[in-house]
Formats: sequence, C-alpha cells, structure tokens
Amino acid sequence: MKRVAVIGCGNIGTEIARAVDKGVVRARLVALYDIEPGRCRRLASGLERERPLIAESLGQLLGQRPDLVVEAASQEAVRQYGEQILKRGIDLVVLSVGALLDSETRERLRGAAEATGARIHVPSGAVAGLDALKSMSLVGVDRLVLRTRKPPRALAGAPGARGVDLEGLREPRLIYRGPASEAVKLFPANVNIAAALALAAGREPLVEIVADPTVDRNIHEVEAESKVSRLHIVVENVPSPRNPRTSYLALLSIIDLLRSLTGSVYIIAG
Ligand SMILES: NC(=O)C1=CN([C@@H]2O[C@H](COP(=O)(O)OP(=O)(O)OC[C@H]3O[C@@H](n4cnc5c(N)ncnc54)[C@H](OP(=O)(O)O)[C@@H]3O)[C@@H](O)[C@H]2O)C=CC1
Ligand SMILES: O=C([O-])CC(=O)C(=O)O
Repeated sequence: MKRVAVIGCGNIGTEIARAVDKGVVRARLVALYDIEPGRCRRLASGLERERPLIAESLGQLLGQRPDLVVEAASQEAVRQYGEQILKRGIDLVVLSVGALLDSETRERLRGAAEATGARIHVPSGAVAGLDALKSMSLVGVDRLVLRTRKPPRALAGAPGARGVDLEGLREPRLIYRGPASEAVKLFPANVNIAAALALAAGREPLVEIVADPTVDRNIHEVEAESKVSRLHIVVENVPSPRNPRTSYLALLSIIDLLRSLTGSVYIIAG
C-alpha cells in the first residue's frame, strides 16, 4: 500500500485522514504535520486503524518515507515545502493551487519535479471541465471567465472582502473582478479553482466574485472559447458541513484523486 503524509491538520487534512482511516482511500497514513501540532494530535486521536507520526518538522515527515505528500495547509506551505518534497522524488498533491500561479514558485517546483521524475497533482476541486480545457489548450484558449457566487458567510475573512459589509448585504454584490493571479491572493480560500482552470487552459481566467445573500450554494460558472469549442459549465455546490467556504464537491474531488493515485485502477478524467 502507498504511504501518504499530510501537511495541514485543518478541515481538509482531517477529511483526508478519515478517508484513509475508513479505507475509502486504500493507503497507509504515515505522518501528519501542522504549524500547530495540537491539531494533529487531536486529529490522530480520532483515528482507529493506524496512528501516524506527528512530525515536528518537514524533515521528520519525510523520514517516514511517504510515496505521496498532500499539502492541505496554505499557499505559504506550498512555497516553503514543495520543492524539498519533489527533490526527494516524492509526488505532491497541491490543494492550495493558487500558489502555482506565481511563476517563480511554479518554475521552482517544476524544476524539482523534472529533476527527479516526481509529479505534482492538482484536484479538479469544485468545478468541472478541466479535461476539455486541457484539450482546448492545444489550439489555444481565446477567452476564459470564472464567475463565482457564494453566500456572504463563505467570503468572510478574505482580504479581498475587507471593507464590504457582508452581514448587511440584502442583494447580490460584485465584490471582485480581475485576473486569477490577483484573485487567489485576495481570496486564498475561495478560488483555488481559478488556478486549476488557469493551469488546465494555459491562460488565466478573468475572475468575478459575487457575494450573494439569496443563494445557499457555492456556484461556479465557467465560460471558455477556442477555435474548436465553446464551453459553458455551471456547477451549483452544497457547502461542506464543517466549512462553508469549501464546496462538498471539492472535498470529494480530493478523495477521488487520492483513490486514483493510491489504487490499482487509474481513470484519468481531469
Ligand atoms: N483545491 C481545492 O479544491 C481546494 C483547496 N482549498 C485549500 O486547501 C487548503 C487547506 O484548506 P482547509 O483544510 O480548509 O484549511 P484549514 O485552515 O482548516 O487548515 C489548514 C491547516 O494548515 C495549517 N498551516 C497553514 N500554513 C501552514 C504551514 N506553512 N505549515 C504547516 N501548517 C500550516 C493551518 O494552521 P493555521 O490555521 O495556524 O494557519 C491549519 O491548521 C487551503 O489553502 C485552502 O484554500 C480549499 C478548498 C478547495
Ligand atoms: O470549494 C469551492 O467552492 C471553491 C473553493 O473554495 C476553492 O477553489 O478554493
């Protein structure tokens, strides 16, 4: 069985650990790491099958010889640890995909991966259509737009929503319009999918974010045009139970990716 280690013991790290513990992902969970080790201890205490090492550093985590490391922490964590993991020849699943829109970080990680043959994996998250976008990118995507509509509480705390009276909103309000590379800095926990779209399409989407008190779902609309196809996809997602920012579909897409990477049947669809 593949050996998996997780960086970040918050919402998503917890879901991943539980999925491994329950056998939904057939792998061994060998190490956990977080800035705050107490979070890893709490998480590990709820696991039944195997107690992973609570690492005090990245070095200790890598000492457990993982085949795969999942970053479920922050864009900063991708910048801090990504290169060292890949340089050891270990595959990396990046959830804070926004970090990869910074060209310096992306090229550093790409260089490390190419040097060792390790791979960087990005989940499809809360959207669909990455498969078609990747195909369209072979002839060039001429236009790409992501319109994200979330209930105000899902946007609370984002640097880009500072100064907006989210609680007082009675009607939908456009609170951001601009390039994906800026959107992922201003809304780091809300539009990682903008980065996944950019990587698939080979160009940045224009991102619009609407705080909408009339909806209870996270809605993502993708429009793309190339000379071979026009794409229009709308995904209406139920928020995940523990974190309204994250769509439940995004959690499932991460579990599904891990099942593909650790199992013997590999269906490539994203
Ligand atoms: N690709 C996708 O589809 C999606 C990706 N995401 C992204 O995944 C990441 C995890 O999300 P989520 O689980 O909800 O976040 P949480 O905040 O619940 O958990 C993240 C944990 O990682 C810790 N952490 C942050 N930075 C570091 C670091 N440099 N080194 C070690 N630990 C660190 C945090 O500590 P502290 O709180 O002290 O910072 C926290 O305990 C986020 O970046 C989020 O934006 C989210 C949804 C969908
Ligand atoms: O889950 C969602 O709706 C999208 C999201 O938070 C992200 O991509 O960061």
